Amino acid sequence: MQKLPIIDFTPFLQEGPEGRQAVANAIVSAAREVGFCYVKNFGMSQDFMDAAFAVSEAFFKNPAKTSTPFKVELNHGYGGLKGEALDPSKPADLKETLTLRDVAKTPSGADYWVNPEFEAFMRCLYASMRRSASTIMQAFAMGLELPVDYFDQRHSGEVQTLRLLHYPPCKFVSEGQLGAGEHTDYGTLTVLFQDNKGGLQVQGLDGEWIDAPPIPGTAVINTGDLMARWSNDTLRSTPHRVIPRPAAMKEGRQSIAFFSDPDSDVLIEPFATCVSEKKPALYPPVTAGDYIMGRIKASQAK
Ligand SMILES: O=C(O)CCC(=O)C(=O)O
Ligand SMILES: [Fe+2]
Repeated sequence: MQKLPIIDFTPFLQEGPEGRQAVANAIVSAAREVGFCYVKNFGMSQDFMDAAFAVSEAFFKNPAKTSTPFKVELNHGYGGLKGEALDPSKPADLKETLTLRDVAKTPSGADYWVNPEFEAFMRCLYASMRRSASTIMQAFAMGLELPVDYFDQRHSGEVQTLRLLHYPPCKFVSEGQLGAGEHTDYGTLTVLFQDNKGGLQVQGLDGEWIDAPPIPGTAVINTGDLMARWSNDTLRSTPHRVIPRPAAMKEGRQSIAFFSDPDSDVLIEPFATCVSEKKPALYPPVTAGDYIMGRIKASQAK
């Protein structure tokens, strides 16, 4: 079975131009070939993420979690079990979520936060995730021969979203029931941390499902639909899903995702370097906001 590459960011953060370019090329190759890889040493420690998982676990145990219900227009709030169907042809997802968009600009107070301690931790986690996503997007920019801050200029935080996910324990699952149905992500880049239970799978080019097991000290990253459109399908937006593994069914599973998506008014049309006479533009231009809101609305369970 195919394995996903692991890319070490140490040379990108600590070395000169050659080391930076080598990491940039590796990250773009992985996105071209599979659309998914692991990254390590990119600025988030395992200790910090262990603390984040503990905070997330406490949140999902807190009955007050439902006091900030998910609002589609804001892409913000708590979504209960089976509230989302990432694959609308299958039973709705066996997961609950807390979605936090544009945290830096989200006001304090009970409409948005279950308590001030939780708010303080999430603001810190959001800032770290955003910084890490920026580092990784800078590598993408270099690998795609764009100005190094190309993505930073278009990701102010407005549509960058932190999401806590909890797949609760379950005794059995019915036919076709998944934790998260098969889907592609919507935007530029997703950075995903998972606990030790496993279950994430990524579809290879031959249609076979490749396991993406947890590896301590790493995050899984993938490129989403808008990155595929921007790059005229040079980079992939690869289908993935979460299947219920025995350990997760027994004890539950947690993951924490950061969706680094472009500001609403950014027009996504292919990079000049990715179109040619032989390969004309595959998609009409679309604004990031219209595309992402369309996908969010389509994923709500009916
Ligand atoms: O929980 C996971 O490991 C993956 C979740 C996911 O793919 C998503 O929320 O887009
Ligand atoms: Fe996903």
